[in-house]
Amino acid sequence: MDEIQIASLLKSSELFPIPQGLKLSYGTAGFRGDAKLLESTVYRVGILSALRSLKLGSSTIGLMITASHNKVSDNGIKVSDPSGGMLSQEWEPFADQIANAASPQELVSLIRAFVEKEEIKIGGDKGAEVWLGRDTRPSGESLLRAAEIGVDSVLGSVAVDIGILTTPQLHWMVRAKNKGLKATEKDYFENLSTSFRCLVNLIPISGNNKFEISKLLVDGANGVGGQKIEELRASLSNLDLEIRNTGRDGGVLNEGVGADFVQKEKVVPLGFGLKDVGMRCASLDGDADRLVYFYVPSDSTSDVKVELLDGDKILSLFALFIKEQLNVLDDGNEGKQSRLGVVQTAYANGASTDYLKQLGLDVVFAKTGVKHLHEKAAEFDIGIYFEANGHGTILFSESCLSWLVTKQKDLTAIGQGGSEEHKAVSRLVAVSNLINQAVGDALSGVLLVEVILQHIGWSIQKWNELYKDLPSRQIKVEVPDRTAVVTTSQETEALRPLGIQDAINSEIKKYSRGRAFIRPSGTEDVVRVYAEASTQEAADSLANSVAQLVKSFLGSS
Ligand SMILES: CC(=O)N[C@H]1[C@@H](OP(=O)(O)O)O[C@H](CO)[C@@H](O)[C@@H]1O
Ligand SMILES: [Mg+2]
Repeated sequence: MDEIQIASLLKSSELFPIPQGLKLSYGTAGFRGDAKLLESTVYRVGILSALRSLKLGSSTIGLMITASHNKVSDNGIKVSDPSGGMLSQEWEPFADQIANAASPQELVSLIRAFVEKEEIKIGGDKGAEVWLGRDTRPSGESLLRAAEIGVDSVLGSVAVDIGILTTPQLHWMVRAKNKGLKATEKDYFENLSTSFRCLVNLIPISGNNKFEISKLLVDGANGVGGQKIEELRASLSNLDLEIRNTGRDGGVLNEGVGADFVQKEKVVPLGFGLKDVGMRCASLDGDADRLVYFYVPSDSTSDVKVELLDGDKILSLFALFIKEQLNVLDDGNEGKQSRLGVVQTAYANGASTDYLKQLGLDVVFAKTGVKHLHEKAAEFDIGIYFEANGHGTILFSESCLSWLVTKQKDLTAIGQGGSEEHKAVSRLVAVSNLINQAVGDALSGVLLVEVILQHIGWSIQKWNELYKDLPSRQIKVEVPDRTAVVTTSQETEALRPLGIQDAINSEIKKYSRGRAFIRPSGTEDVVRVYAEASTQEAADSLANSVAQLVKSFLGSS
């Protein structure tokens, strides 16, 4: 790094002193915290993203300013790699170091050492390019400026403000840009509506197609997703959407609304109630990378309780549909099946795992956080991953996609364009275009759920009957030091504190179909407890006893 570069970094970093006592970690999903404290962090991540771009031959890197489902006064920042996936985990320690550097001098010396170690060339022919997106949070604009200054302080770099977006839109655009494809927001919407229309046109005409398209009620979490789905609606036919909680009617982002709220509390979001009994409803989270469905049951005695169709149920519906198409292709194909696999986390409901195994699918488990699930799903020809909270997608490997596209062409060439095989292969190609290949995307998720339900002629109630969730309970426990909990790689057993797992096991044994585990959260300062059992009372009681164990082993704060 030359003197001019060092001077540029020192000068800009003086503008963003680190707040006293701030200690951040890149965590499960980037840096998050009170927006007022984050300018220095966001500025520093701007620098990191420019360096990442230079390291990868000036590929475009994405920065998303959002705190997803957290409260409106929070904000955060995460990095998209050129593939549209999450920042490589190898760079997370550097992200942590620079975010926490106490002074401009320390910051610059960390950057200098890293640039040398990684052999990053600053000031070459091509500079870095970073695309910046943000959600609707009021703090987004000034944080975006801080990120721009960070990017600009790496000489020769360009920061491009691509506006207010959902997180998955940003990831999609970055991926498309680096693949040399059309990459504007308009292209994103066109891609969704074209592939949706293609799947609609492939719905069988015979059989159970007396299905009437009923209205879908959408809870937009008062955030960016509600606004974007309104824009998308304009280009869609075959879908009747009523969008509530768009944020335009005075509601507050994520307050009593949104996918995280509905999934964790199992109650209706604001603006929904008994008037909606039996209606199909979907809820997005604050940055629209999560999606859950729900309905108010007809025997509801209170106006708040919902039947929840979470990420596991969405995953099961997708798996069923994809498997059905693959089975058509498999017939007469010497049994050669593309490897279809699903990835879940320890939070997946046990009943969903049983169901997926019964379907004959490969089910593997990953640590919490989509970066871990994505990695595992990419090992399959077609890999479907979902967290129970509704974040997930379907990945098609390059070789599988090219096999599908070739087959589609070959069938057309031999005059089999109208065959069942051709339809099945065309559906799979359309799904690969519709569903976001970079990250979980509530907008593409809604479209795929809706078209599958139309295809098989199911109501939301019928879909819910795929399997019955085992009752479960999640609790957060505040402790003095959550890092005292160390788990196995699958997160289902605690290795530390010593002895706690034996104590948890003795509790689990007391319950029929009991299962429970603890892990430190990567996004909040808590230890999470998850428990499941054959009745709700039993799940609650198991969760409470495990929470007590956590308190007695770690102390309460
Ligand atoms: C139990 C749970 O819902 N955990 C969430 C939560 O992570 P924690 O590390 O559990 O705080 O936030 C992550 C980011 O949104 C999400 O990927 C994950 O599933
Ligand atoms: Mg989110």
